[in-house]
Amino acid sequence: MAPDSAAAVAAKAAAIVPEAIEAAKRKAAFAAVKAHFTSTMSFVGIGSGSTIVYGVEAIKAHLEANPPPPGHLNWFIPTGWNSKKVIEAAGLMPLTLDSVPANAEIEVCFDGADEVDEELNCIKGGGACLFQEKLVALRSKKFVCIADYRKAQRRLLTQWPTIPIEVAPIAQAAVIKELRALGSANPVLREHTLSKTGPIQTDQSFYIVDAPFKTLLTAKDVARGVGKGQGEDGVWEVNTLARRIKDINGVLEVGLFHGVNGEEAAKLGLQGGQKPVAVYFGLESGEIEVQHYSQTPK
Ligand SMILES: O=C[C@H](O)[C@H](O)[C@H](O)COP(=O)(O)O
Repeated sequence: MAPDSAAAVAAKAAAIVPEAIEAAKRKAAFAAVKAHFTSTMSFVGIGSGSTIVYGVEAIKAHLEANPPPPGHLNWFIPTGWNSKKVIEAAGLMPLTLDSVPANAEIEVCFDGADEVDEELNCIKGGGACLFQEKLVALRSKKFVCIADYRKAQRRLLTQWPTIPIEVAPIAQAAVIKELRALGSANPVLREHTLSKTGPIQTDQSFYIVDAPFKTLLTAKDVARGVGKGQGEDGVWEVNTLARRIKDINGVLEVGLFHGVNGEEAAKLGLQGGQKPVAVYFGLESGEIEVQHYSQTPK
């Protein structure tokens, strides 16, 4: 057989990539669920997006292989419409966040991310879900993130271009003006591909503004003296920028998951943590890399 032309090889490689990415996500999801889910859990949070679909598949497989004790119910807390549909399609039982008893704990929540830095700060909201994801993460003992190799970067806004921000429709123009003042070159109101159908609406009927910034510094970068991260020349540290954006009138939530994770929050007596306790990255090689990061003072 004649060897493939360079163009054919390139075309084949391009065709393989999506499958490799899906395989990486699925493998990472099964590893994350194996390490952090048990059939005796009562309340489990489920995020949104394409990766969490594999997380739900892994949970379903785990429950079939290890049925819960007789009479025990596993409830799954969705983070939006898409997430609820994925739970239902798997034959699992959804329970809205406001129906979780006040004295009960969400033992774990699984979710994806658009980009993750070396301190496990995450950008989320690429699929327009972030407000409910953050509510569930903050209400959970731990958030376990599942991602593929493209998402792992030393700093946020390396490959992923913008920070998704959920805003009140009536305030979007004012929020965009404030974001420019913080140094975002061109914040954009996210619209449907068919722009005549208007802005995308979230599960809260809010809008999403995508704000580009220069690559964000981590807290460690600031400690190392890489920069101050206070917005000089448009360069921000993750936590500082997240707080500044959240403070803008009309902002419901920022797609930066930062600060401490659930386990650190418990040690510090805080109400909850936004960051994952671990991120399971599916690699191109087929292997899994698990990243942990702790900044709890010892
Ligand atoms: O808005 C969507 C959520 O934050 C997702 O978790 C995030 O965008 C990652 O999505 P995916 O798993 O499709 O890459």
